[in-house]
Amino acid sequence: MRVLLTGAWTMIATAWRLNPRKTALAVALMTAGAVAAPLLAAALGWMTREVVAGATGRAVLAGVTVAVLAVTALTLSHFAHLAYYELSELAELDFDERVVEVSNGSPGIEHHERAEHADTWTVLRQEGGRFRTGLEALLNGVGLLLAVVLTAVLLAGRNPLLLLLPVAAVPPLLAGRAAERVLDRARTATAEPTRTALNLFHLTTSARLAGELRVSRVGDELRARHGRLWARATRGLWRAHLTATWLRAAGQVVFALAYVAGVLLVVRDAIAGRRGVGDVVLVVVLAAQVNQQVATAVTLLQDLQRMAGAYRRLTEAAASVTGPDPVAARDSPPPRLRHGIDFAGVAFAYPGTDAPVLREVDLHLPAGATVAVVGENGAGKSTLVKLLCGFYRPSAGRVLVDGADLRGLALPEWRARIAAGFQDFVRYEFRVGQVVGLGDLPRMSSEPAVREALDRADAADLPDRLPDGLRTRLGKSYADGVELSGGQWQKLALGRAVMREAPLLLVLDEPTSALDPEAEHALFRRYAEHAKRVARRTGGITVFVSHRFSAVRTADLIVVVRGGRVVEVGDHAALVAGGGLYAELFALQAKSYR
Ligand SMILES: Nc1ncnc2c1ncn2[C@@H]1O[C@H](COP(=O)(O)OP(=O)(O)OP(=O)(O)O)[C@@H](O)[C@H]1O
Repeated sequence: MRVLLTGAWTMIATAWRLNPRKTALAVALMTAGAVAAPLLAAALGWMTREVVAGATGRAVLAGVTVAVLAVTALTLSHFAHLAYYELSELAELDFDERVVEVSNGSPGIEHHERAEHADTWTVLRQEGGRFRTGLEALLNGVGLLLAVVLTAVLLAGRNPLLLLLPVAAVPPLLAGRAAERVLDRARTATAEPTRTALNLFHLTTSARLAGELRVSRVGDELRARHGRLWARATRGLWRAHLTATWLRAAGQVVFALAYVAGVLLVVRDAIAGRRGVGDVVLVVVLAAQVNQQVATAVTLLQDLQRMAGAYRRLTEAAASVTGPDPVAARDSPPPRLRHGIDFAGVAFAYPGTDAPVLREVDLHLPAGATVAVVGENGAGKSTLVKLLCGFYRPSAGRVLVDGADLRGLALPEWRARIAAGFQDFVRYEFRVGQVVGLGDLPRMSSEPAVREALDRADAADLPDRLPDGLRTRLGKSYADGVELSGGQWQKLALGRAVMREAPLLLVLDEPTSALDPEAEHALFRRYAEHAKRVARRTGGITVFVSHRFSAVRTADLIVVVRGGRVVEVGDHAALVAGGGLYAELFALQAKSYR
């Protein structure tokens, strides 16, 4: 009940916040429309009485009243719809924005790793679309409440026993709640196959992956898997719907029996001469409305319960999305690095797993240095970078920025001092200038800043080769959108990464994987100049992960990672002379190039 009231209150508060005038208008129109129905029953009873009594004048007056009330009952809800239509749209948008905010607004990304969180998200995405039904139910509910009170008063006036009719509405209500619980459990249980099936659907319909799917000929296999998963989810939901239907039907039968008994009660009074024929008409019409009111109330309550459930899930998700220690983290990062960044006894396992991905990492990254991180696939290089960005906290040990624990730094401030380009970069389907400018929001619209960043990413001429220069719209979602090659997208992502002029940490995780060797070489030359400028200005450290040793060898410091441990640290010459893993990997790559 508390969940329901909280959900209802949140919804009405949201509607009021979004548009108080339209909320008030919708409630007024809905209320007038709802109250007109029981009044119509009373007017019909009155008209019947006058007709039977042969009072023509009063019968005509009653008839006109009946007509006015009938028109009101039938039409006002349509006008109310006009008022709440826009509100529902806005409220749905508001709900979606909250979902995005909870999913994406936290400093850490640990919640994305938890399976139960993913299930909540699957359900929330499905339920968000039902928001309009919930709001409509709530607005209808206000009018319905008044109509129920009016009906109760009118029925009690005929026979107090008729007041038991609304009591008979309790079983359908309880049955409806039980049915909703059964469905909710089934939705949670089937969230995983549904999510996986949706992933497969996106995979098999993605334009980006169409080529690979055709070459590897896995289309049929993926389609079959999608079909099996979808069928599994549907079977689970169907069984729940069957149980829910039986529960609801059982509840309704209880009310139907009470309704018939109520009507028979007044018919008996009329036969005994205690009530007139007008009363019988009133009760027959009104009792039918009680049936309608209860059915509507049950549906409205189900909608409200559903929405309240969605709110509960959202609130719980928001509470579980804590991110790394937001309360403790208050300090600001230093304006410039003097000592550097240290890993002190760092170990790390991803949330929800026990397997350590990093172990006993002790590492000093000197201020102003360019650091290359190398190692085999899965060694832990990207994880190291993610800890530096504060996406996760170490399971043991500390990351220190000029001696201060990263845990104590306010993450938004630390992020503001990081410039980063990731392996999985985003392909924003915006205009070219914006795609790059996003890297430094305050200077996003500055054309010189964007051009400078493109120059650093060795992509100064890229806009000139596009139809509308920096204003060219990118992506296939638009009719006039231009699609870029993988390397061009990567260069724009790199440009975005170097938009910030004075970062303390510049992170590039495999920044050149899609570039040809010539482009890669040119880019690293330019990039090194930028890194040196940043180092002079802020003592900033550049950390890049790369499998290309031609780029790695130029770094001031090379960190070799194997099985989650840092096994070698030094510059190119020292590591080659050391004859360890680095020397081995370097020799292997040099040989394959020869
Ligand atoms: N989100 C995650 N949840 C659980 N385990 C993960 C996650 N991301 C990575 N891992 C695991 O952590 C280990 C290290 O991964 P990481 O991405 O850091 O390797 P890497 O050295 O960057 O590899 P690559 O060169 O292939 O990019 C791998 O065994 C991987 O399976």
